[in-house]
Amino acid sequence: MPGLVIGLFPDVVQHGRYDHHLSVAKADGLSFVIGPLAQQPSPSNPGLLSPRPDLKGLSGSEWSNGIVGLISNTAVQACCESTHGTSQAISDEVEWAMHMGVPAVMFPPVPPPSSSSPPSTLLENYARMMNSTALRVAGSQTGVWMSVNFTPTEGCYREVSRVLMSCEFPSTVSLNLVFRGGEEGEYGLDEYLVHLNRMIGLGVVGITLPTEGFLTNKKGYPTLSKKMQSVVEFVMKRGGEKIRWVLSGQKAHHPGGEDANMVDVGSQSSSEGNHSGYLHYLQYLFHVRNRPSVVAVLDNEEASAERGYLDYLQAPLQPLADNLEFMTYETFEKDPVKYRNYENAVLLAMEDGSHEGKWVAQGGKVNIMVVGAGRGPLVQASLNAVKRFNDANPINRVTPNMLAVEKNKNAVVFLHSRCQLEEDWVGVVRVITSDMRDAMVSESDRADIVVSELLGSFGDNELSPECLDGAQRSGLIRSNAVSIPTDYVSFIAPLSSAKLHQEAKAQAYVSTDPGAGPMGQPFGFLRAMETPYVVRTHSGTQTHSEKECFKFSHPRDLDGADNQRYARATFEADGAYGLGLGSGYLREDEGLRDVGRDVDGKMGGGEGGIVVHGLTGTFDSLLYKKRTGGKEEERISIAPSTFSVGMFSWFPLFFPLREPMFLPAGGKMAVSIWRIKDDKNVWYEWAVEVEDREGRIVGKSNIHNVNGRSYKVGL
Ligand SMILES: C[S@@+](CC[C@H](N)C(=O)[O-])C[C@H]1O[C@@H](n2cnc3c(N)ncnc32)[C@H](O)[C@@H]1O
Repeated sequence: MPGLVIGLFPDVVQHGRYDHHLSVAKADGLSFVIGPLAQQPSPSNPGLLSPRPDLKGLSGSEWSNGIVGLISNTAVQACCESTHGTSQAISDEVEWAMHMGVPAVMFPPVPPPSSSSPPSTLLENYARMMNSTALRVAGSQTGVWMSVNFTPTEGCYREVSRVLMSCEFPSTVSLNLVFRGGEEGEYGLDEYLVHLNRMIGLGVVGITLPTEGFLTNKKGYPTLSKKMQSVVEFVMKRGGEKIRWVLSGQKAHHPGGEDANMVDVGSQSSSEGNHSGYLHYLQYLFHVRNRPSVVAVLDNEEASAERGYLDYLQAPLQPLADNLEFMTYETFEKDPVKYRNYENAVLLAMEDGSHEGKWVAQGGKVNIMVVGAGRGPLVQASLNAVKRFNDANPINRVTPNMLAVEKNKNAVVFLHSRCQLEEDWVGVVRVITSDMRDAMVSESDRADIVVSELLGSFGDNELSPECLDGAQRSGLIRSNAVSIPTDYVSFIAPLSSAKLHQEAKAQAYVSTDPGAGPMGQPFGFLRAMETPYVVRTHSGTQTHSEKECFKFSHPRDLDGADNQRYARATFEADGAYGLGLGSGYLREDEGLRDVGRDVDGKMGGGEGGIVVHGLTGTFDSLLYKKRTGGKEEERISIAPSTFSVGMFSWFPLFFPLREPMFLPAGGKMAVSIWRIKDDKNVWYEWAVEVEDREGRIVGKSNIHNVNGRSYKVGL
């Protein structure tokens, strides 16, 4: 069924056969089955796993799509309690799982301490075992699910982050949070939400709900407590289709009587439509998924447009150095918000000019210049604004003198075509094929209103400041001209995202030359971890509200103007760990922020903390603010706190940290970021410093990308 992937982890795999379980589960709409990999070692040949009765019942594709193999508890326990932290039994199980091509092996949680094994030994051996398995499965199609007995407590996060830190957050390992039924009364909803939100940054792929945690409604059907319903809703909204749900344990609910849920695995006959006996639990999860509050977040145009891009790293565009392609422009132009806001901004600027008497003084002529016009959507937006102005001012109508400046000669072909074919362009729009920094126009053509969209995910990273300063220097605009955008500000915030860190590391093995093939020169680890990436961050948690970095305004006094910058942003202790800041599919939510703040108070500054894997960069731009007759303004923003809802032209920028940093509870993180340039390039350098609650420096990164050695933007 679309929208939710649910698997079954039955308490016993009947007769040791996955094949029956998978077929009944699939018949009910479940997607996979979890069951033990190991059979006892063959009595006749102790070096081998036992023969399996289900081996011939499942095809290779059923193994590789429908089965998650459980590593045995006893093997893990023995490994963790051993003196050397290794286990032949686990190696055999993992190897067999890889041989069968199963998509994942699931490890049980860290075993409970015993008299012979103190917690630290168990944890270190568990981490070693996990690390060794992560490496073993790398390159195969089998991943590792690390189960966590989830409790919304500091200890739980600490344990998991310690294991993953020891393994360097391997891309092959993700978390399966097991909710133990029954104990939820001990914790408040606020604690669940804060801790889950934080845990998601460590890479959660699965949530296991035991059937014993379900209550029974009046008709005997399974239901969840109000609190757990809210928890499940939150995870669904935050994680969408990326989360695998697992129903575990016995069939504990029998609406209509015990017989109605009997499953005869031998004949596969069962009560109508409930082949597995777990159908009612599955239906309940779908019922929550279909609630309007969840549907509103997951089933909208923006979410479906973004689906293929979640956590997918892309190289930032360089529209100045490179010529964009037709399709790239076409994608921009689909944005329903950006061009509308630009059109409104041009209209506001025209109204100001009219109030100030500019257009009358110029005989009704308005010079509008779109610099970096691409295929012309901002020209069209400006023409629309002129039409709206004229419709509203029949007595003071204006005549537009529209210039479109574009350096991409391929896009210019399109602009020229529009000048010939589109009625409102013919005789009104002229095209100048030039870099705006070198273009020349006659005095009478200089712009009253200069319109541009040269913004990157981090505002100035596509070199809007250099281009617009250049246009001003080369005399394209009048001394009293206004610029749309008027200003743009970049923002930065720490990000906890094991997933993005893994994706950045994976770039190390990608060839630097797209045409080079498998033997090409690899990108290398240093470059991979010192490059900012454009990415629709999803499996990550922004830990603090974003803070301002660099601001650029246009037009401006160019005497001694310098576009190099340094910003230091300090992120104070925030025990809400980013709850309500809008990660995943969610938008910033003040209500959730308040929930998180309360938890901070409750935790009383315990031993919490959060792992930071990098920084997320965004921008907010004031397109235009009215100077006369009101305070209206138009903005575009991808900063979470001011996000322009519905706009999907930009995804944030991810600045990785070479090594993830642990930010302890009550501690601060200071981010330093530089914007540096030379004759040919502009680049960013970044570093972080961590202080504990007493103000001691307890962590410091190197300065990333010194002298632009790994990444720069061509001027
Ligand atoms: C981000 S695209 C925006 C295109 C279009 N305005 C839109 O909104 O779809 C930036 C455009 O500016 C052009 N551009 C960038 N730097 C330029 C420069 N220095 N002079 C002229 N055009 C430039 C690029 O070729 C590209 O077409």
